[in-house]
Amino acid sequence: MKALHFGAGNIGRGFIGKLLADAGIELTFADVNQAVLDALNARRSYQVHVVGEQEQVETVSGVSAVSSAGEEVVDLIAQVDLVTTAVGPVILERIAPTIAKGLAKRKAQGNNQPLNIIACENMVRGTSQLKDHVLKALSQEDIAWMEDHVGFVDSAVDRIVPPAASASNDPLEVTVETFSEWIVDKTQFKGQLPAIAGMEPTENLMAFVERKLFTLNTGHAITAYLGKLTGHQTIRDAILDEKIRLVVRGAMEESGAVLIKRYGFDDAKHAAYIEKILGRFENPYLKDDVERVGRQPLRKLNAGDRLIKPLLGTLEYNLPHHNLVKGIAAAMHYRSEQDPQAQELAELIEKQGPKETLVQISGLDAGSDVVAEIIKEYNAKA
Ligand SMILES: NC(=O)c1ccc[n+]([C@@H]2O[C@H](COP(=O)([O-])OP(=O)(O)OC[C@H]3O[C@@H](n4cnc5c(N)ncnc54)[C@H](O)[C@@H]3O)[C@@H](O)[C@H]2O)c1
Ligand SMILES: O=P(O)(O)OC[C@@H](O)[C@@H](O)[C@H](O)[C@H](O)CO
Repeated sequence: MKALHFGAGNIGRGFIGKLLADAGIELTFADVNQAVLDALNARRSYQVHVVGEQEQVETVSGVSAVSSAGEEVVDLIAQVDLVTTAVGPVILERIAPTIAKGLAKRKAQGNNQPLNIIACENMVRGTSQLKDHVLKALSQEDIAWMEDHVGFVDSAVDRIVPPAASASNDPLEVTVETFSEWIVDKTQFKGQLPAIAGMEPTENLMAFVERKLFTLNTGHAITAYLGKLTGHQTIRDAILDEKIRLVVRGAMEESGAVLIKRYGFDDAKHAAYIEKILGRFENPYLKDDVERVGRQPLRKLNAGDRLIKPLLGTLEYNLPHHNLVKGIAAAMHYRSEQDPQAQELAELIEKQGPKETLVQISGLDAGSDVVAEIIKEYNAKA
């Protein structure tokens, strides 16, 4: 079996690419980072440091790489059995035309073997969003063929992978936590489900996607934003700050109350899920910067993402949301010189004030009580 993975970054090398290669799949990475491409092609292998109480160094081998911009990647899409991505939500639209070209070539070559495409991004149904972008670049005839032969499979992906902290300067080295979870929607596959250890098929993907994004990522983002505001550099330092921990746990519980109503999760099991996540944030073996976790605040303040979507759920079910409000206000205070979205956020607030900015980014109703609550909290932190 052959696979092409877009994005040889932290999750690409440290999680999805590793599972594919470990499963004996012939794996090619596609990326835009020339140093990473050159290193992968020169060495054909790299090391993954799995850190927990005992550190394990695992070698991933037999991999290669191509530029995601050239013809080689189009040829690969025409040939492989599986395409995965971990490039970041905003990049999906950019790689879609290449995928469309590859699919058109696959059809033209008469390759009717099933192909499955799985986006492994922190998004609700990210692969379906990728499919929408791909459709825009295909002819009607190619679309009809694609619907018969290509599965667009949504997934939920969970493993904390910060940039490697090692002093080795090796562009391929990656450090990961021991925990990992990759859940895929088994109803969307074409052909036989591939047997990949660590990839778990489910018929109930939405529950898993929302459970992960609106618990772990909700708590993670709030830890980052409150941490940054308080002057902490890492997620561990921030979550060990009792005041921050209280708000983070509270926000995960508020979001959890929505998930329990919506999906019927067991209360005690969900409480244990939250405790386990708090422990993962505290991991002493990972150095995870608040700036990595807080990155792209405009994306994170979007209506469908980890802060506003749980808040909307609390309004739907008339549930408490005090801690989510604190987290959203902290997100609006997020400033980072290396993050264009943080700069755009600051400029918007400077130009039109916090209320207008919040309404514009989140889609919340300008006249609503909840907007007034967030702005009150925002002003109290100013
Ligand atoms: N790091 C984590 O802890 C983690 C965990 C779960 C999910 N995720 C999700 O995985 C995705 C990737 O995150 P990451 O932390 O690995 O980011 P990253 O920045 O480490 O990796 C992204 C990679 O994509 C590459 N890339 C950018 N544009 C490209 C293009 N046009 N074609 C091909 N490659 C391109 C970059 O060069 C980089 O190597 C995101 O959606 C993120 O939310 C991350
Ligand atoms: O990747 P983002 O920017 O959507 O979110 C930052 C982190 O919360 C995220 O990467 C987590 O580390 C990951 O989702 C853990 O599974």
